[in-house]
Amino acid sequence: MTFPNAFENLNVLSQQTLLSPTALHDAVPASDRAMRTVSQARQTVANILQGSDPRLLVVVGPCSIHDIPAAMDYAQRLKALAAEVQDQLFVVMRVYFEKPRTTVGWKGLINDPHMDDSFRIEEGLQIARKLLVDLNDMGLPCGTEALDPITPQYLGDLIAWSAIGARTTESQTHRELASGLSSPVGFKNGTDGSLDVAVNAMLSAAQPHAFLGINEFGQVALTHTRGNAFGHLILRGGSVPNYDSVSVAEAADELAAAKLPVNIVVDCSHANSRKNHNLQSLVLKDVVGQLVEGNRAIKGVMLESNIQEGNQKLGKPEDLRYGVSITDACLGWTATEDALRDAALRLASRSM
Ligand SMILES: O=C[C@H](O)[C@H](O)COP(=O)(O)O
Ligand SMILES: C=C(OP(=O)(O)O)C(=O)O
Repeated sequence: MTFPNAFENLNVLSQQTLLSPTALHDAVPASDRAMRTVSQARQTVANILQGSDPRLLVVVGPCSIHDIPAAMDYAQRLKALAAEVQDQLFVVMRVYFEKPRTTVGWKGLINDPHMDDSFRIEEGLQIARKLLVDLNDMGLPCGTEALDPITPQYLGDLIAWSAIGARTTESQTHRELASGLSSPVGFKNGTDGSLDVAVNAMLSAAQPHAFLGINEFGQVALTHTRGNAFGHLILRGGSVPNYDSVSVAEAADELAAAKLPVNIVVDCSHANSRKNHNLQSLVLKDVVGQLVEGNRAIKGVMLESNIQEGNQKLGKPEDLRYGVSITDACLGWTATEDALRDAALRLASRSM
């Protein structure tokens, strides 16, 4: 019997073999400096989660990357700001290449780097890996959403922190994936605000799993994982925001009841800002206030920020405004600087 026979792949139009993870690593190798950035940052995030580093983890950057020169421009600014606030804040750049859509839409730079439905995924992987090497080479650690279960084999060595998104936290595939990630991994609460799915995800991803994956040569492989020791909860709001002190206390109680480490990251964007980018600064102020008053459960925050504020509709690349998000609306650069400087200043007054 040939494959496919008359009863399978009825809705598959075509398939094209892509380069293997090892071929991509050879084509775009990580420098020693880049690898040092990754390993030091992973250790720092682990230290923050374990409480031996008192700083606040800040994952900040564009909602999605679509323009490499703009991403490098943003990164230069962020590197300088990160150095300025480093006594209080540990800054990781948000470098999101994969977008989970509510229905349909542009799925990110890896899926469609030319933003024209040409879906040059191999080129997307190459561009993404080159950017990650360059950012880590600058000494700027990178965080991303782990969405596609195959992508980490191509890029995972360059990631210091990962998130599992609100739409996939409940998915077994993503829990298995998280159990094998080399970086600490945060799980978002569900889009409806439910914490249970994220708590269950943390319990699951901390355990070893066996599942179908790919190996470094791109072959299908039975994959056994160790379990991720650094899972944590990300509060991103749901039908209502959940960054306030009551919601944070409830989340901390839920983690403790599940005998999980009480480690919370607050996403100042998404439902916590009611998708109004300007409200992110106010959410951050509130979270910093909780920390100043002695909260020990909050270990980090996330912000969606770009060179210019707001967002724009995806159009022809030549029509796009420079430094403006083509997915969720972002804080602009000046507001980002103000928000992080203010946070650092107020956190400096904390008695540790
Ligand atoms: O952060 C990004 C978006 O909120 C997420 O990808 C969903 O986007 P959509 O609702 O525009 O599809
Ligand atoms: C999709 C994202 O967030 P969430 O999963 O919280 O919607 C994101 O941060 O890009």
